[in-house]
Amino acid sequence: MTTSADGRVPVTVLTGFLGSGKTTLLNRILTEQHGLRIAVIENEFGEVGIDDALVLDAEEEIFEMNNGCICCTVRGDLIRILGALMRRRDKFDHILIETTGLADPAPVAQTFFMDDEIAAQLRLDAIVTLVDAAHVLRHLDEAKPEGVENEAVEQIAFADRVVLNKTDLAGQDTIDEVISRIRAINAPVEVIPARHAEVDLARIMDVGAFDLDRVLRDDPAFLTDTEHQHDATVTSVGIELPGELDEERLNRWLGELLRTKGADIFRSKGILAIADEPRRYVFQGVHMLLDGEFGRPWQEGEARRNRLVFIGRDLDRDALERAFAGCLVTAGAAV
Ligand SMILES: Nc1nc2c(ncn2[C@@H]2O[C@H](COP(=O)(O)OP(=O)(O)OP(=O)(O)O)[C@@H](O)[C@H]2O)c(=O)[nH]1
Repeated sequence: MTTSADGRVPVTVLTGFLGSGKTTLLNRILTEQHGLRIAVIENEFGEVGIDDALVLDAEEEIFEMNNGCICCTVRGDLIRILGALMRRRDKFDHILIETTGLADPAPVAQTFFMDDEIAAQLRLDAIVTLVDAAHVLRHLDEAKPEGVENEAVEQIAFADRVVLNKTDLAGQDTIDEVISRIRAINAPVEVIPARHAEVDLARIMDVGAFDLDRVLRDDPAFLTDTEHQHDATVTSVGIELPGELDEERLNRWLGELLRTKGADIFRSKGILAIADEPRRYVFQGVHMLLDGEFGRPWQEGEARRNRLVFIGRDLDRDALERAFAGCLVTAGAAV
């Protein structure tokens, strides 16, 4: 059923583990010529917001939800933003919600059935789960404390479409193993292999794929069970510092850090000011893989502040802060 058929606005929930490619897909959707006006709601895990700066400039309206996970503490915010959007529903055709990489999509999905006003105007079209072909197995296999759910499993279990991303980083054997693990969790789900989240949008948007009956068959408590527990051992360390960085020292430190601690550092990202460089340096890490490139120039009057965030297990905040400050040309110098 499409928007025109029942008059409700379709909502796509984009989920997937940390670093699986959600923002990459979001940018693709926002830049592709599809004629849809899309409102985006973004939720980010981490003490320092970075994602807003990684989403390409687009005409779409972007609402950010920080300071908590969409599936728990900020669910009230989600309802409030959706309420505000509904009052201006002539302004857009589709709503896209990007959850944090540690979100359980179930409570987000529940929102569209438990609130009458929302249910009358919005239609949950599909939960689209990005899966990182190169890293997902380690997260599926992670042992969790009693009562704590495995987010990577939940995200696949609730998926109406799986985008099996980063197939360029995994061999065929691994890809086959990942597909069979996905099937074991969610047998009927359509799996779409991709590189850099390059997918035919017609396969993931306005597909009418979310099926409440199927969900209730698999999870009869879906609409009533609102309790869930996060894995509290996964935390984030955000660092914000003014000053200019020595590029070589920075690269050496980040390379060494991820090589030695990359098993526990699930995700890292930052926007940094390199000495004598007019452009912002954007780095992205997923476990041991590190990618960095110069982005747009710092704007006139914009403070050259370094912002970076690490998300993972057993993070040593003091050591990270100290080592990062050690990469500044003049440690902590104000601009
Ligand atoms: N090699 C490779 N890299 C990819 C692919 N897709 C995304 N990436 C890179 O993986 C990193 C993480 O991608 P994002 O799109 O930011 O992932 P995310 O799921 O939004 O990350 P969080 O929101 O932090 O959980 C970035 O450096 C991307 O450029 C892919 O198919 N292949």
